[in-house]
Amino acid sequence: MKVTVVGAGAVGASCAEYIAIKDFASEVVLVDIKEGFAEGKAMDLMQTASLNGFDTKITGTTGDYSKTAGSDIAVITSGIPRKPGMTREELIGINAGIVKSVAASLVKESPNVILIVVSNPMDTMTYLAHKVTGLPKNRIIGMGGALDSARFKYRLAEALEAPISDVDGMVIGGHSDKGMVPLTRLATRNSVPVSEFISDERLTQVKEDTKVGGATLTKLLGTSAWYAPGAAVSGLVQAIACDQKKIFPCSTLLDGEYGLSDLCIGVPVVLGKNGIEKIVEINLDDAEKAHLAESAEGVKKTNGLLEL
Ligand SMILES: NC(=O)c1ccc[n+]([C@@H]2O[C@H](COP(=O)([O-])OP(=O)(O)OC[C@H]3O[C@@H](n4cnc5c(N)ncnc54)[C@H](O)[C@@H]3O)[C@@H](O)[C@H]2O)c1
Ligand SMILES: O=C(O)C[C@H](O)C(=O)O
Repeated sequence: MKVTVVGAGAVGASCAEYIAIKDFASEVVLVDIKEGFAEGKAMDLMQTASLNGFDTKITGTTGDYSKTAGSDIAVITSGIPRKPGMTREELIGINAGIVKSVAASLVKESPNVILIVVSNPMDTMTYLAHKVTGLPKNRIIGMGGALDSARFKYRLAEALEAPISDVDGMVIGGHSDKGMVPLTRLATRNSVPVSEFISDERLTQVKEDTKVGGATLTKLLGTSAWYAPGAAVSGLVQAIACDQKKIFPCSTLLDGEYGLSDLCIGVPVVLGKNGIEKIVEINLDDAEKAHLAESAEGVKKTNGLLEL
């Protein structure tokens, strides 16, 4: 299993590290535009192999896509991150050009690749990857919901004063401060609805804290987060590489599902060796449907800024 990660910055390197530590891929190729950067990150990571006990071979290249040829999965993290006070949508001007050229270069070398898009604004960049490559919809996946759900579980565990392993929950919708739809109604503590343990008011607070999870970290760090994003990407890569058939909320091209079409937005999907093997349509209540529809309007507005 060969995995390419484009962008050897904070998220790309973190994702490569988690993939290597989980030791399911034979090869990870890091690509960056900054001279020597990917090579350096790859060498540093390889020097953790004997310490962390993995055999995955990590190499780096400065923009030589021939080294990525035959990749089964490629992750796109290249692009600028936001700074405190910015929205993800403000990154479109620079990141659209980067994602466009990177996606085309990847598919040229690896026509059978499954793409995972991470660069922000992620739902729009995932849509752009479709427009640029024309790959079938099961082979382009946007990563956002897996991360947002991890943050939701963190906030739920905090509110419930429970271990995170006792908590389950999912966030669908757009990967944006306003667009996320944390499904509080369906969240559970060991199969019991969380509403049995905490007040509506506290649950609303959990929801709001989850939605601004990325912005909160950006304010603290001065740039956006990387550990949880890297771990979330590695989870998607592993589900595909190991044909796990796990459900994750991912940004996918919708064609009537959830009453939405011609956009990529986060909904639950089954991930396996073919990428997105099924879009799972769950029954949402009226408020959740309205929130998802509003989120989709926001994503479509951002898609409208693309020069296609
Ligand atoms: N979808 C998500 O959940 C999620 C989570 C975290 C970050 N992000 C996004 O991921 C992106 C990367 O974030 P980061 O913190 O790793 O940023 P970073 O600046 O640390 O790394 C980005 C890397 O991309 C490289 N790069 C730029 N243009 C390139 C090109 N044309 N080809 C190859 N490499 C190129 C840069 O040299 C840099 O090393 C940002 O857009 C950020 O908003 C998304
Ligand atoms: O918040 C950001 O800009 C980066 C990423 O989308 C995140 O949620 O951490």
